[in-house]
Amino acid sequence: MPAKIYTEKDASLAPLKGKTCAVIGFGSQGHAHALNLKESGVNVIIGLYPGSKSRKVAEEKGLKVYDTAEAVKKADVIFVAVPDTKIPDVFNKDIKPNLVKGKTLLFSHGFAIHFKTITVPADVNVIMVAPKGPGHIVRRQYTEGKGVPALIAIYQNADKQAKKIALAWAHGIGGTRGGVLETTFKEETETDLFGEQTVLCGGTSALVQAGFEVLVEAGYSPEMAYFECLHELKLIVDLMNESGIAGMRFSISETAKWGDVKVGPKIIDKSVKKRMKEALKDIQTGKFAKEWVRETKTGYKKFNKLLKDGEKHPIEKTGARLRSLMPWIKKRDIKGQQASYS
Ligand SMILES: NC(=O)C1=CN([C@@H]2O[C@H](COP(=O)(O)OP(=O)(O)OC[C@H]3O[C@@H](n4cnc5c(N)ncnc54)[C@H](OP(=O)(O)O)[C@@H]3O)[C@@H](O)[C@H]2O)C=CC1
Ligand SMILES: CC[C@](O)(C(C)=O)C(=O)O
Repeated sequence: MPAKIYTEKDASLAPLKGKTCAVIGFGSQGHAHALNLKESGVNVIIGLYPGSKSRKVAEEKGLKVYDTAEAVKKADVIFVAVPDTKIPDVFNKDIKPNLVKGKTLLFSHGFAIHFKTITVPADVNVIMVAPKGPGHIVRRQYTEGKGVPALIAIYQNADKQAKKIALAWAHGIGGTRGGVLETTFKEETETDLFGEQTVLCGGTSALVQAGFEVLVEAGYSPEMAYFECLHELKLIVDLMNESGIAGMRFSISETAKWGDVKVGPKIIDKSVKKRMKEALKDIQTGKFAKEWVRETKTGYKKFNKLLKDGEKHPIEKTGARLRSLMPWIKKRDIKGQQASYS
């Protein structure tokens, strides 16, 4: 039986009518949810800590910003849009003391709830609305009249309105335009971590860097290697996104199709699947989460070093030069976000 997909006709903003929605944090997901909801007609306020870099940005977008505790007091629905490993501190200090019966706590990833880094009182709703895409794209697609698909999940349904509120929120951020699927906090957390580690971010970044290195080490120019292994990847993935892998193969040459089906499975072979299964096990047993929390508590040393190494990879310099020749590629201001973590 195929899963039910909620679309525009299944949702309305009525469950959020007359409610104040606080978005705590104004980063990738926070800014996208806040601005999309505001433009959909929802009453949105922002909660941030004093001195937050995001405060000015949110105010410039016309949003009213309060200190986190104040925003929680004022709100009926509270979206916790801060980094997963910072959630316990923010939650225990500013959110939990101001949670009263009837409020709804909303997440866009299940890490804190599933791995029990926080404990929520039983008399509030705990729900999830998780767009299946980066926040900046959730925002961009909404402004273009499109929508990134989203997941909803209910962990606590204290007032029996939790699902209606989740669907309304998903509708307000544009999720029902792309389709909304109901899941559990456990399933979302485990599959999301698996996807970002093995395919979407980790696997793809490593594959692209390896392909680039192999070509450059064989004497081909870095520009050639960049076009082949990174630039064209988007064009091929766009075709997959539009019409599946089979649809992509419709557009590539017969020779490319043969190389795809004959050589591809030798590169991504059974040993890769075996390691993917190991990564999944580490997620399911909580080993990955435990190590990640430890890394954040011991000063992000390994994390910062690995990110810095990535920024120094020669593909970045080559790419920056080539992208500057293509004005239609959106220029993003990512300087602030590349600062080290603390
Ligand atoms: N990035 C994404 O696209 C996705 C993220 N998610 C989930 O969304 C949630 C938010 O992640 P993401 O959007 O990446 O986060 P970001 O790192 O992009 O943004 C974090 C925001 O939280 C603010 N912040 C940090 N500490 C506090 C605090 N103590 N009180 C109030 N605000 C604080 C930051 O302020 P400052 O500017 O001062 O640092 C910043 O505005 C996480 O649960 C994540 O797993 C889910 C799906 C995709
Ligand atoms: C793929 C990374 C992601 O899971 C996402 C954008 O959905 C994240 O947590 O940022």
